[in-house]
Amino acid sequence: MNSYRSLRIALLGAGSVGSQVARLLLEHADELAARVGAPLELVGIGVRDVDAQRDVDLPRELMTSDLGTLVASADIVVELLGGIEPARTLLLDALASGADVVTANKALVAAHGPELFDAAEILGAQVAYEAAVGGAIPIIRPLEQSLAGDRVTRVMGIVNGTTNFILDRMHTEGSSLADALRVATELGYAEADPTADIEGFDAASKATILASLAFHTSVPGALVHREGITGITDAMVAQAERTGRVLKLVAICERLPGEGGDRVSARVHPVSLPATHPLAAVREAKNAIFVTAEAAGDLMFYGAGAGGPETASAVLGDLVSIARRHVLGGPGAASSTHADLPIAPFGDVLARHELALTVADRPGVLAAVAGLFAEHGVSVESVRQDAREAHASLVLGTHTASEARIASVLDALEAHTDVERIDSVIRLID
Ligand SMILES: NC(=O)C1=CN([C@@H]2O[C@H](COP(=O)(O)OP(=O)(O)OC[C@H]3O[C@@H](n4cnc5c(N)ncnc54)[C@H](O)[C@@H]3O)[C@@H](O)[C@H]2O)C=CC1
Ligand SMILES: N[C@@H](CC=O)C(=O)O
Ligand code: NA
Repeated sequence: MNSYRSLRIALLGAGSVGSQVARLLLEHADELAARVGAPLELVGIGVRDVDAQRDVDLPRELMTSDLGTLVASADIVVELLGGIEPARTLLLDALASGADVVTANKALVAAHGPELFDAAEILGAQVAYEAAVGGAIPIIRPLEQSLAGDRVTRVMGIVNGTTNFILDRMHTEGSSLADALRVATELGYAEADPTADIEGFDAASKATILASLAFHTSVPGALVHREGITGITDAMVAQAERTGRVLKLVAICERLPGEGGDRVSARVHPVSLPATHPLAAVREAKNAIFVTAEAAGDLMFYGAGAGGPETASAVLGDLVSIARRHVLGGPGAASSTHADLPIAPFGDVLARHELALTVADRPGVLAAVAGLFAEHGVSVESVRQDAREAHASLVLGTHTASEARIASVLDALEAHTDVERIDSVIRLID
């Protein structure tokens, strides 16, 4: 090994991921030093309460609640606090002092990535965030580096482990959303506020990051269409199963070609897909991301999307890579937004939908409902009918139509006197 001085690592946060990063840094110190060419010295762990009980036994003398002073003393700051503040300010301070930064904080990168990347570029520092999307799965580096010479057209997949775990348990064990969420939280998959998971905010942050990287365009989080899983009922799960399908929460980032040039769309919503679809086999808290690029064709990335040790693996990968740059020198890889493509409104996105309706059970209702679809330019592919007392249940599958047309059909159905209820609306993937 050469005689490069120790690199001073400040770790912020000792929760599910932070405690595992600390454990691995301490347990594998010799091996990591050999890989980097210099010892990685964990100089402190920033926590709220130095005496708090933790899953992992960590040296008390490393704990500090003075995160600002800890950051000022480091070569590399690893941020595993979550949330926007104080993480954002601490990382900007770290970059300003010349330190490099590793973070797993997708909410922060999605909302303030450009600010952090600009601060890093001015100072020749690096911001690495492999753990922010797909947990342990390498996906940031492939998009940022391995595919840098190709033209990515689509990134699609399951990017939130907690909601995948919940939907999986709803399908396989008939669990309620609340019960499955409790287990996912115990297993360290959920965000500190799990609303971020179940309402799709976490997946939307990841879609923002993936779309920005894939299309070299700064995609603002506010323009990412977001729907979570709280509207998914037992009846929808049963309905999907009756037709050999599975419900999943997916993120879809696409380059949409058009006469005026390419536009970009990023969205997160539940879909119903055939049980034979590769994404249907993604169980528990696993993630899977498909990337399509013009020259490379279709690529699939699969693995643990959440969990303390799994995510710590990605954090340590970033840490080793940044630390080697300290030792060997040279510029780091940087994200680029040179393409600056416009973002397509969600209404322009095309999808197939399945709608379940409760309607009055009288002659002519089916024709009236079908007429509404035709009026709004949506073509119906399939209809199933099931009569119950004075009501009838209709399940209609559409051909591909724009989200704007579907939204106007839904408005018209809601206003129609024969439609008692729209029971569910789900997008279909083949
Ligand atoms: N848990 C997982 O599977 C994954 C988590 N992430 C991300 O990693 C980061 C950490 O996640 P977890 O470890 O799961 O969260 P966690 O909630 O288990 O840990 C965060 C820790 O930071 C501490 N903390 C928060 N604000 C603080 C402050 N101002 N001062 C001192 N301590 C503070 C909390 O007390 C807690 O112990 C988040 O950004 C999360 O989104 C990313 C991928 C997977
Ligand atoms: N809460 C997140 C953690 C990883 O990013 C998830 O469930 O995917
Ligand atoms: Na990752």
